[in-house]
Amino acid sequence: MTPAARVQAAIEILDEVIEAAKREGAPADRIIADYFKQRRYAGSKDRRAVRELVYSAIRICGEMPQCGRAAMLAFAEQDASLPALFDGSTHAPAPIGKSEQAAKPGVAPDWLVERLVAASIAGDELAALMGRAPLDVRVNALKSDRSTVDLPEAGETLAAPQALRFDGGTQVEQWPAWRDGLIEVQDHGSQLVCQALGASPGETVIDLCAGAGGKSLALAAAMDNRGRIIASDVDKRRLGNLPPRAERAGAAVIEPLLLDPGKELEALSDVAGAADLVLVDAPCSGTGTWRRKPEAKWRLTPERLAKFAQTQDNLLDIAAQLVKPGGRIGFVTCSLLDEEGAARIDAFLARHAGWSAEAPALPLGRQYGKGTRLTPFHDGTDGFFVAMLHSAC
Ligand SMILES: C[S@@+](CC[C@H](N)C(=O)[O-])C[C@H]1O[C@@H](n2cnc3c(N)ncnc32)[C@H](O)[C@@H]1O
Repeated sequence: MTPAARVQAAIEILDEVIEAAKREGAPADRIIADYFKQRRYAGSKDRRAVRELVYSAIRICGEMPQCGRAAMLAFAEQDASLPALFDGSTHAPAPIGKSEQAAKPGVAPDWLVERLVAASIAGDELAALMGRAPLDVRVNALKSDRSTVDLPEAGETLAAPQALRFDGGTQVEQWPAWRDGLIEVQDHGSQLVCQALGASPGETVIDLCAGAGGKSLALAAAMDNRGRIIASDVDKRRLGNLPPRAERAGAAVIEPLLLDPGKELEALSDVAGAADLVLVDAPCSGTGTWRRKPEAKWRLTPERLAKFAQTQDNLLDIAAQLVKPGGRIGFVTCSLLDEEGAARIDAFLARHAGWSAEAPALPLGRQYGKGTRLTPFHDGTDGFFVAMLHSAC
């Protein structure tokens, strides 16, 4: 593909990304993969270059642009090599019209920027949400150790006990150590959050929103494969990814459990009032993960945000019924909005007498409200809010 054809391809992909954002369709990653599945002539260099153009344009536009071309024109205003490629030749974008409008640059839609600023995410903190994420792995302590694991690259040693950092895009899934379950891909912030939960061998733990089990696997390692981890979720597809991952990791204490939405407590009745720890890694807007999915900023609406908060309250109320007297709930979101962090803890404490909240002390992060917050700018991690809720004995 010529450089100009790559720009045109990126414009076409951006059109699809914008449409998908409007109707909660596929994420940008999948759209790019599907685009190239139908264009086998594109080589790996073309794919990389187009992908880079697409993500750069998404990062530069605050509000959702009218169309892919407007987004690419916004990027062209910042990258001097691009305008000349709009030359109208075969497969190239049409020349830039004199009165043609580029999309407005910014970090996120205005209403979201307002909410983030209200949550003390402004200036460099705000800009860092549109940065690029590195690739972090957790060395699986059930099978290996950070000091001895044999990897093709050394990696940077991070604060979490088994964390190593590599350049974004490092293909660790092709390494024998990944295939053998010696390492797992897990953001450093997510590893620190798991550390905050203080899970210890022999405990009964419920990972209520386990998804594909990223945190369950870290908990199994922290518990040295002793005790019980019930990994539940309402999403069959996501939960279906957990058994092969657990097998690869040698995590024998994880019990996947599919839940019926609205009937969560029925499926968990045998452990109701018996868990030492319930992890509520709740569904959220994902504002803390925009470095990986920048287009998520266009998908969120005030109504969707309110719905997330409602779901989070509901899941916390379920968790309160699962914890034994003296037990604890770990509330986690990968969001930096107050509505999905500090405010949820305040609301929980107002609904549940006899509970107390604690901001976990971590090697990184800062106290925020009654919890601890990790941010891309301050901590170099995805953005997270984590708080521990303790029930009375
Ligand atoms: C942030 S993700 C969890 C990520 C996962 N813990 C990890 O570390 O990879 C939130 C999960 O909550 C699940 N979920 C949504 N509603 C739920 C409910 N009522 N009960 C349990 N899980 C639910 C979603 O299907 C999603 O997998």
